[in-house]
Amino acid sequence: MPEKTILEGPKPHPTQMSQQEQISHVLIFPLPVQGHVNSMLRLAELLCLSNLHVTFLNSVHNHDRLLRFSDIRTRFERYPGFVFETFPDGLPEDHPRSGDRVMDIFYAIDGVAKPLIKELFKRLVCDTVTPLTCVITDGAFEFVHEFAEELGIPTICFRTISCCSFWVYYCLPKLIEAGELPLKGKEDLDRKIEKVPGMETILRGRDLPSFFRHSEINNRDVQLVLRANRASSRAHALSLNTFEDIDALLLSHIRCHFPKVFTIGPLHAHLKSRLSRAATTCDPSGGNSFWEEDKSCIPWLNTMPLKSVIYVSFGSITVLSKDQMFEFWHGLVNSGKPFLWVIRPDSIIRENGSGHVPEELLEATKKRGCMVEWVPQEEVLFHPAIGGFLTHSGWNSTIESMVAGVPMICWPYFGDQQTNSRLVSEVWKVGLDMKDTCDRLIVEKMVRDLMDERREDFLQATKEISEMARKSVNEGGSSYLNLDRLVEEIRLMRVQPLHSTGQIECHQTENI
Ligand SMILES: O=c1ccn([C@@H]2O[C@H](COP(=O)(O)OP(=O)(O)O[C@H]3O[C@H](CO)[C@@H](O)[C@H](O)[C@H]3O)[C@@H](O)[C@H]2O)c(=O)[nH]1
Ligand SMILES: C[C@H]1CC[C@@H]2C(C(=O)O)=CO[C@@H](O)[C@@H]21
Repeated sequence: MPEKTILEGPKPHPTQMSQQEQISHVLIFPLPVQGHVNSMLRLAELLCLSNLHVTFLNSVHNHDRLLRFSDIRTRFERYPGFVFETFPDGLPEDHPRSGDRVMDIFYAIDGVAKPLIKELFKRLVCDTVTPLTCVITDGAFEFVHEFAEELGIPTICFRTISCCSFWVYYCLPKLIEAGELPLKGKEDLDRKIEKVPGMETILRGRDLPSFFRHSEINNRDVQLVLRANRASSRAHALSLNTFEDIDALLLSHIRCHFPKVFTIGPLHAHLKSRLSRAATTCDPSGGNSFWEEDKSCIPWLNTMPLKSVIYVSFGSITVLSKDQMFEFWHGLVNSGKPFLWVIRPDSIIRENGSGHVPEELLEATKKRGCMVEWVPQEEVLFHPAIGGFLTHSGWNSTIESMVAGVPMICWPYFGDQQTNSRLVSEVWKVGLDMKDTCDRLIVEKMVRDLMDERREDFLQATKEISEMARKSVNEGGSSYLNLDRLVEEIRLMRVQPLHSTGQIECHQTENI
């Protein structure tokens, strides 16, 4: 399966198709971070299964990591119309691309990659075999819509964040207008936020996306996120990684502003469902990991009693201070529950001072803890020994936990996670919100509550949501039908390439 870097210059699309048969060719361009790439690779494979041609655009840095730590090459070489394209993200190789420096990705791409990406769009729209007919963006970059509009290419906005956080973002200008934003310091964190339709009695200041805790609306990151979310409205259609049952009320409000909304999630479960129907030999849950998966956790889990283990993972961007790590570590050990804890190599902030670990922690962890750098999370969540998930409330982790029927303790780090954790505890009632605290006594109590004292409180809701999720992606389910509708929508899309009207010249560029 060919991979091309934009710097290599043009090559005809790999498949020789007859001129008469116009195959729909989609470019998928996620923000190059694990959580977005994860979802969009699942979407890409779903579209390939529907016989669309797909070009997947990723950063060189992330593509190299996927090649090292996942089986994307073998998984996607089965689709003749699939191609990877890559671009330099403009950051040094050793840039962490996580924590509070994750936003550098936006500004670096804005500086370096934009002209290369525009040239790629032009090259693909001029492709004589399968010209580009649609761009799927994840709402991160306003310039994608600008380029597509200039070239006459319709866009679809597929948001990898949750429906609830997307809707809050969309309503933010209204909150600013109504004076509910900006938040003016800590006292505002518990102020009720009443102007988000469908969430009038749910949200407090602290449950808004964390960018809006800045008292300055003109903050660079706040303005970037506002612009990116506003750009979603320029798309021909909106698609979300959710399913109708859990977001019906908010979707009814969203559909008053977006005429075409396709809910096709949970994507990971949807892909598994379609692959099993396609009777492929490929592992449906093939990971899309940027880190090496340590599968030693599975035999460890196999030795654990049913639903006895608390799984702990804070996703691919969260970072912890040493103090925070020790608060969680003491709380987990003092809960008395076995724990499987993912600690990415880049997730603990390096600080001066001793790296001394108290003996009692080491002893207890030897007895009932398993600490690894990265796991096959979908497989872990479905393991019978897992009884709860201490998560940062990233949307992929949240929906994966819902599908697996695992209740959550939510410790949101940034962005949409603050809103997700509120919905988990107050609306879907499948977990506890530990937002804005990091204290060993609270960790210990919440773990005991989730795993024992209040287990019954979550059992019914987690079971029902898991069942609804499974039904939505099986044949005849809402997400299954919506994906078929989305594919038909894409097939109907036709670019009136500006080159056919003489507005852009299609010529074979040597090097861009
Ligand atoms: O050891 C691990 C830990 C995580 N994962 C996977 O990595 C993904 C992580 O995604 P997510 O839970 O959404 O967290 P982030 O990586 O933090 O995702 C970013 O992107 C998401 C989607 O836009 C946002 O909701 C988050 O806030 C944002 O931080 C999930 O699919 C997990 O299954 C693994 O496979 N192994
Ligand atoms: C890398 C993150 C920057 C903004 C996005 C986000 C959001 O709330 O908009 C949350 O996490 C990631 O999806 C993105």
